[in-house]
Amino acid sequence: MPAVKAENLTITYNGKPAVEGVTFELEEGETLLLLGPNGAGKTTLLKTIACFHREYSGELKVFGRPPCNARELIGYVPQSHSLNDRVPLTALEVVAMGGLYRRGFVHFKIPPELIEKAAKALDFVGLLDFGDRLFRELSGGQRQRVLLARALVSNPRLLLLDEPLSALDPSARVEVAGVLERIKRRKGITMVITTHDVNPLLEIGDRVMLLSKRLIAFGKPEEVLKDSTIKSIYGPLARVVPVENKLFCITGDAHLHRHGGGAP
Ligand SMILES: Nc1ncnc2c1ncn2[C@@H]1O[C@H](COP(=O)(O)OP(=O)(O)OP(=O)(O)O)[C@@H](O)[C@H]1O
Repeated sequence: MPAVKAENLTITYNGKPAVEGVTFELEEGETLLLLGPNGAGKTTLLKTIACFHREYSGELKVFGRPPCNARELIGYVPQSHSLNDRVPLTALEVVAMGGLYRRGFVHFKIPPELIEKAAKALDFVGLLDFGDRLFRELSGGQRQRVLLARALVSNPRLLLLDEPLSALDPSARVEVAGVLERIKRRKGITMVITTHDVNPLLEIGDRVMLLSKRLIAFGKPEEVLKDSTIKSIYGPLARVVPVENKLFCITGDAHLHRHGGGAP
């Protein structure tokens, strides 16, 4: 059974399509890199798979179920700058919140078994010693790793990540990409990752989707990342450069922040 299956999926906001007629299947354990220009519908597709947005037609299944019946199998990692960092939570508390939400309500006192799980998840992302530090005082890369730990605490089978590398400097990108690789190799979790920069993630991408409201291409990276396909949505200056058996995708695309803020 595929981890995610979409058939002729059209997603709308007040009747206006943001994603149109998309069909694809992602097998369990695979990582999908979701690529496309600003406004292409990447976040919309991710939120619909997560059951945060429900206005769609066509078929969408997560492990054979409608997304809203599969919520306990799904972990969602939002864009890190969408978190309200005025709240003075420690890294450990932010991670533990992943387990509290899963129970359907928020306690003020975190149960000891959840603290233990949260500490394990922090250890997995290499931040065990940072549990007592305030989330808002961490670097961008450390915050992103805390958010990954928060999603891991509830043992998801499918992890949806919205721009996990955006707004990070190059060394933090490598750091976060390394944690994503560890999640894939050690935990075998299926992942869908939206990104404007596919290059640091190509090592873990089993499938690439190019979205520009409609599905432009879906397949193995070497099948999808071709000059002609990239140029068709990013313009004539975009290109794919092979370097030592690796592909580098030059799109000239910069992420323009358009999403509103919100509470953690
Ligand atoms: N809450 C909303 N209400 C109405 N329209 C929306 C809403 N959210 C997104 N849209 C529209 O849906 C389309 C797709 O937006 P979406 O945020 O999914 O694109 P994206 O590919 O994630 O873009 P970016 O790379 O800039 O984050 C856009 O035209 C956007 O204006």
